[in-house]
Amino acid sequence: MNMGLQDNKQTEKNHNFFQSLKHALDGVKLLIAEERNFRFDIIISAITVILGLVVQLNINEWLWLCVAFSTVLGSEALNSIIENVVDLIVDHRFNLLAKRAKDIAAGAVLLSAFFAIIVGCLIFIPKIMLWF
Ligand SMILES: Nc1ncnc2c1ncn2[C@@H]1O[C@H](COP(=O)(O)OP(=O)(O)OP(=O)(O)O)[C@@H](O)[C@H]1O
Repeated sequence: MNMGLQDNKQTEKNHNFFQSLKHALDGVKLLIAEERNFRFDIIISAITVILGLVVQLNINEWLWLCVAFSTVLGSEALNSIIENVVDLIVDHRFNLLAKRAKDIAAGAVLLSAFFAIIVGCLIFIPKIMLWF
């Protein structure tokens, strides 16, 4: 049973919270290391946070930004999951269902990015207008 832990090829359930946490952090590291769009989203989120500090957002505005960040980052993560699972199943052979699944996953990311841009515009444009 413990063999999986010793040779780092675990396939059985996690045994405790810290083991689950380690694997979850491995997942975040993979997203940052291998997903260019995920890194881009994190950079945009960081710039937005700095801008939010500059214009002194209120609690409601921060909450909306948090919803936007988590929607985009969450859909990017789901997109990566779908890409990996599809590649696992079709092994890089062309397949119309694989194309549909990947295109729909990418479409979900696009829609969430559109939502985040709307939220950002509604929050920041009125504040930036005040400077002029
Ligand atoms: N096995 C496949 N069969 C058919 N079409 C595929 C397959 N794999 C990829 N595609 C097509 O190529 C596109 C890009 O593939 P994939 O999502 O794997 O690349 P990516 O560069 O990692 O995408 P992203 O920019 O979302 O990270 C898909 O949206 C789909 O249209």
